[in-house]
Order: sequence, then C-alpha cells, then structure tokens
Amino acid sequence: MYKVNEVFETIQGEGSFTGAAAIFIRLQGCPVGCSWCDTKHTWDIKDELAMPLGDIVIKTAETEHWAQVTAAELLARFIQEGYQAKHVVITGGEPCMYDLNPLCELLHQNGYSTQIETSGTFTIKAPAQTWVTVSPKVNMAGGYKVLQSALDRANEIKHPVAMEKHVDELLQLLQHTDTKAKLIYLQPISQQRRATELAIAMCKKHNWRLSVQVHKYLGIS
Ligand SMILES: C[S@@+](CC[C@H](N)C(=O)[O-])C[C@H]1O[C@@H](n2cnc3c(N)ncnc32)[C@H](O)[C@@H]1O
Ligand SMILES: Nc1nc2[nH]cc(C(=O)O)c2c(=O)[nH]1
Ligand code: SF4
Ligand SMILES: [Mg+2]
Repeated sequence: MYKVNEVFETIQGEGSFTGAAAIFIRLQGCPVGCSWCDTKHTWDIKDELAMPLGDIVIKTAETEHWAQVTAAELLARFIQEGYQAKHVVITGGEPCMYDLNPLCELLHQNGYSTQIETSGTFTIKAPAQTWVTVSPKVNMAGGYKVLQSALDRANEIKHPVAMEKHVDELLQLLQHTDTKAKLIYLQPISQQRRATELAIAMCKKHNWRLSVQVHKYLGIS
C-alpha cells in the first residue's frame, strides 16, 4: 500500500526528462526537513486527513490530504483518467520510505517507464530499469552509507544550490562516486536570481548540466 498526496499528468520540469509528458505520483511523508522544500505539505502523515483516491486525483490545491492505495488501484486510475503519458515519476515527500518494487514492476508490465525522485536518505527499493534521480541531502537523516549507495545507484544526480557551500558539498560527495555513466545537474533553489547565476557559472566550470524547474516558469504543476 502507498500513501498518495497527489496524482497528476504534466510535463516533467526537472533533470534529463525535462519536457517529457509524465504522470506524477506524489507519495506522502518525509522526515528530512529541508528548509527550502517546495512540498512541505507532504511531510506529515495525519490519520485524520485520509481521503479516497478519487478525491486526491481531482484536488487542485496543495493540501496534506492523502489516500492509501495499492499499485493496481493507481494503474486503474491512470486508465480511468485517460492519461496518455507513458512515463511515471514517483516523487514525494520521500518516495523511498516505501518499497517501490511492486508499483514499478506493475507499471513496467503495463508499458510504462518509471523514474524516482529521491533525497538518498533511504535505501532505494526499485527495479534496475527504473531511472533514479538522486537529489542528495547531506547531514540529514539516513546517514552517509545510505546516501553513498543511493549515489552509486543514481542515473542522475540533481543537486539543489543557492550558495557556494552547496557546490562544495556536491564536489565532496562526487569524490567517492563513479560518475562516468551519470548525469550531474545543478538546480537553483526557488528560482532565485543569485542561485541561478551561481548554478550557471558552476555548470560551466565543472561541465555539469543546469535544471531550472521549467514547470515553475510555465506556471503549471
Ligand atoms: C520535493 S522533492 C521530493 C523528492 C525527494 N524528497 C527529494 O528531495 O528528491 C523533488 C525535487 O525538488 C527539489 N526541490 C525541492 N524544493 C525545491 C526548491 N525550493 N527549489 C528547487 N528545487 C527544489 C528537490 O531537491 C528534489 O530534487
Ligand atoms: N512538472 C513537474 N516536474 C517535476 N519534476 C520533479 C518534481 C517533483 O516535485 O519531484 C516535479 C513537479 O512537481 N512538477
Ligand atoms: S527530502 Fe525532498 S521532500 Fe523531503 S524536505 Fe527535502 S526536498 Fe522536501
Ligand atoms: Mg515539485
């Protein structure tokens, strides 16, 4: 069973799948506590805020409501809603609090590709074909060993930056990671001008890529 905060079809706005039509599943719950997090409404799991999946799918505002569902119920809902996207992004909250194997396997069997957006603070439980985006959160719950195994598994590393020290953190993490087959992105925090300028300069300096949360510039979810 998965606790789901939101389900919606949109355009992937971050990382290497930017521009791809995608179905997003936003899972409820995250203990990491990033001060600049743009999805704080997913942090807590409040029993009294449970609601049916049908109500979750039509909700338009960011709320702390969630629905408890199976993988099969989610797939059935995609079909019922007439979603055409064949790429599914599982985010949160922190999706790796959950075992994502049953969900991803069912989606793969039904012709979807899958992608996870994770902080690297929980062990990743997902099939080998799943594209893993790690947005590393340092000095947070989970510890160094878990984060390193997430970085090793990552297909792309997408580091949120606002200050030089965030770049230094990434450089430190990459020292212990084989990055040959990985894409490395900097993502400016909250579209701040200074963060964006820093990210551009550092992408040029280190030959990394820039991810700018295109959906926020477009004003879409
Ligand atoms: C909301 S998080 C959910 C998934 C997971 N907990 C994680 O942190 O990767 C999804 C992505 O948004 C990024 N993010 C969150 N708040 C942001 C902000 N204010 N500006 C830029 N990126 C942000 C995270 O770093 C992560 O890459
Ligand atoms: N369009 C769109 N793209 C996204 N890529 C990652 C997102 C996330 O919240 O994890 C996200 C999101 O919330 N919306
Ligand atoms: S780990 Fe992700 S969801 Fe959790 S607080 Fe940080 S950015 Fe937000
Ligand atoms: Mg988002």
